[in-house]
Amino acid sequence: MNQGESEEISLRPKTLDEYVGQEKVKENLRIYLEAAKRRGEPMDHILLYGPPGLGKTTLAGIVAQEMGVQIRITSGPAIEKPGDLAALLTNLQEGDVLFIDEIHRLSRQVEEVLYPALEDYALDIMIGKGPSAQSIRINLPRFTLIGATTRAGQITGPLRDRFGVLLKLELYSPDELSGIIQRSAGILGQPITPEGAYELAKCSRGTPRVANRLLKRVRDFAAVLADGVIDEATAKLALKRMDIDQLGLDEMDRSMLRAIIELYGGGPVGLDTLAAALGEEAVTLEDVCEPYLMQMGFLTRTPRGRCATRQAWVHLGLELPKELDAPGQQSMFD
Ligand SMILES: Nc1ncnc2c1ncn2[C@@H]1O[C@H](COP(=O)(O)OP(=O)(O)OP(=O)(O)O)[C@@H](O)[C@H]1O
Ligand SMILES: [Mg+2]
Repeated sequence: MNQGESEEISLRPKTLDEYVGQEKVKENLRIYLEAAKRRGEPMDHILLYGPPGLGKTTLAGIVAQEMGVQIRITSGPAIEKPGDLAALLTNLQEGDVLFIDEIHRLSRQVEEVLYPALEDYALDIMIGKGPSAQSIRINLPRFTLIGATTRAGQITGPLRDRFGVLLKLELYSPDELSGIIQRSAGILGQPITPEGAYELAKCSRGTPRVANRLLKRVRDFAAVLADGVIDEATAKLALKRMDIDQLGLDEMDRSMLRAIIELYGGGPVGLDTLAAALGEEAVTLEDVCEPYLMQMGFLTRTPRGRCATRQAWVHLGLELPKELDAPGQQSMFD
């Protein structure tokens, strides 16, 4: 394990009380956990969905911790064959959590083995081939599956229906992110003022992973260019040096907006066309840039493609086309 990974783990909240924000998710989860514990049963299967870096893996760890059970971590693409899944499942202890990240990427074949495992805690295995083939059933310990995905829409209906609990994680507010940054700074032993934390929080795209990453980089600027404390001025200076603007947009966000505006007249333009023009992966634009650009009101999605809003022109300091120029008028695409 390298330094970065061990730091990431130490910054991870281990209990629901340490987990900042996502109040609705937390409140409900507390009740489900308490009820399962009272009944002496494993927690029902949980599907977590939302953009990357919002704390899905962290939350899965917390569920295991609160239930007092072990967690096994794997991911959709890592489970190649039904046999891989069978090996994972038969090695679980009663009550354990199996965490499958990127669960939308499970193969069809593996998914079908998962269904009876989720419903009846059983595996149906085919032995032999042709007319003499036999199906035998293996009983499994009762376990909790926690699936995580950035794209709930890509999960098949039958799989989704087998989760008892669906939890959607939302982007965090600057106040919540500021709390996360101050907590992380405390763990790292990094002095930070509330104003400094807020400055970073505003530029963290609603995402704790980004907030922690910014904190670590700004820590370097504070150590080398200032007196070691992250205050408002140091935070601003560091963000500027990293090309992150006052609304938290980085170079990639800005080039995406600029491409829509300058190459496609503001849109609509299809995601794949845009990705090709920028030399980026379509999924990166969709998962990383879009949630935040949409939340900030710079981008809209229409059935015909992506459109830049009037605010995008204004933010980039570009000259508005005539039809968008009337004061107070929204983009014609809004
Ligand atoms: N609610 C929270 N409170 C405090 N820190 C958090 C919270 N959520 C996430 N973090 C921090 O953000 C980092 C990223 O979280 P995590 O790895 O759980 O995200 P994820 O949703 O699983 O992302 P991905 O989809 O990319 O796997 C963690 O290191 C953790 O320290
Ligand atoms: Mg994760």
